[in-house]
Amino acid sequence: MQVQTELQPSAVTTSEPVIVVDRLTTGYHRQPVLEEISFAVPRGALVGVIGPNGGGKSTLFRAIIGLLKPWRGNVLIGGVPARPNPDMTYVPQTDMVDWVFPVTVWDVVMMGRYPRLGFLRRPGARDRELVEHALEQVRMQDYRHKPIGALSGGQRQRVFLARALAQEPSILLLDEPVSGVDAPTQHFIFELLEELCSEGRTALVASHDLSCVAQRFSQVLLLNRRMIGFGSPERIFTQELLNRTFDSHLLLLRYGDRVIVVETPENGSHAH
Ligand SMILES: Nc1ncnc2c1ncn2[C@@H]1O[C@H](COP(=O)(O)OP(=O)(O)OP(=O)(O)O)[C@@H](O)[C@H]1O
Repeated sequence: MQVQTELQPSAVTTSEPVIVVDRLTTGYHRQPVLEEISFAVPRGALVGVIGPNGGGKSTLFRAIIGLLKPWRGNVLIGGVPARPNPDMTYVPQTDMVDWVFPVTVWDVVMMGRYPRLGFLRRPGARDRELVEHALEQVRMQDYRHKPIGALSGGQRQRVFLARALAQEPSILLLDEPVSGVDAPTQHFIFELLEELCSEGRTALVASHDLSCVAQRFSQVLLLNRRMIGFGSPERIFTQELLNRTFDSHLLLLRYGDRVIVVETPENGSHAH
């Protein structure tokens, strides 16, 4: 069944879309992972990308950042085919990083400036200012001389966010930036993302926290190798679409503007 999405041009009324994914099919080693994905993201949107493990969220981010080419269809960033570009930053899941590497918090955040520096230029006063500002934005300035390996998981998340901010990107792609962090840090990171988007940056965030996405994000993309839905959380967080996304029986409870999702045993009355 084809799900109605907000891709139709009439739905993108606030501004020109900054990211257009149009009938994208791609994958690895001739095995497709994403098939026929289409959606368009307006500038300033905060988009939650929701789906099961292996559903293709990271693969979609790699296609948007230009690391994975479309087999069919297009990915357009600001109207041109996606390619690695300092105006976009991708923050992978932090548990994918080797923490034994002996670098300080400051060094990690300065790495965010390298795509802007080019080959030969050394960091200058403005780069140092931007690093300092990014550390302040994530409230990690007091940790600047600490080795990254000595930080907690939540502190590392903040540092990686600071590295992304130091790059001054207009598009941020974040892979589960709040996994394993405590509730105040989670709240803080989402607040910062809201602020960045209200300033005109665009963020796509893979998250397993449906309640938080429902409350704070402007759009949701439901992804399970195919696109199940794209639009505002109010329209997209329905029991039917969530069940199709996760191939399971989920009970969706709404409490004010909160969404609580509970897995229920199969009762036979609901077909997948
Ligand atoms: N480099 C790769 N080479 C081959 N297959 C890959 C590669 N990266 C991912 N895959 C496969 O692509 C599929 C989608 O993976 P992807 O990492 O995009 O999912 P995800 O939605 O981000 O999952 P998770 O929620 O677990 O992070 C999986 O079946 C995975 O095994």
